[in-house]
Amino acid sequence: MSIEITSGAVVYQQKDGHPAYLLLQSATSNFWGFPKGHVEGEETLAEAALREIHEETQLAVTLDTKFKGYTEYDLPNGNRKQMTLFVSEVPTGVAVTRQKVEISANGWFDYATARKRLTYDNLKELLDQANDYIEKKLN
Ligand SMILES: Nc1ncnc2c1ncn2[C@@H]1O[C@H](COP(=O)(O)OP(=O)(O)OP(=O)(O)OP(=O)(O)OC[C@H]2O[C@@H](n3cnc4c(N)ncnc43)[C@H](O)[C@@H]2O)[C@@H](O)[C@H]1O
Repeated sequence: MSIEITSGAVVYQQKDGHPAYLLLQSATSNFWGFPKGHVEGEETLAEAALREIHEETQLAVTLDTKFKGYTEYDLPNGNRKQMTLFVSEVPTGVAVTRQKVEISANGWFDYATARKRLTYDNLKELLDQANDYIEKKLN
């Protein structure tokens, strides 16, 4: 079994004083999740998150690395994936241009809708943690 390391962010914009979250739908597995991808070479987790978010959405974001959510899951190929998610606020109304080969859809969703839309329970838990953190930051 090998370990795969992936990094990304819970990206949000403000809508009526609350966060609206950016979710992406995988074109290969159809699941809804956050922008993220494999760490390459000597990259730090933050560097990989910035690169992957840009590759997947064309967004040039900054990360709040004080929030660092973490989860692990088993892959169909037998590997174990370790995922770290930072948070990132982007300006309201910013354009997202998704990478269309790997991502079939994208959208901004309020917390309750995002929670329902996320396919995996581990991501719902990370959203809960991020939402608590972000709501405290905004209010
Ligand atoms: N070690 C390595 N280093 C660099 N590149 C590598 C690599 N291994 C493979 N690659 C290549 O990198 C490409 C993808 O690169 P990236 O785009 O960089 O990788 P990723 O988002 O982390 O992963 P990926 O899309 O492969 O899988 P995910 O975990 O989301 O989804 C995979 C499966 O897990 C399931 N899944 C996804 N999220 C889950 C979750 N939160 N909980 C449980 N299962 C989940 C999905 O349904 C799906 O079945 C692939 O084309 C691959 O060839």
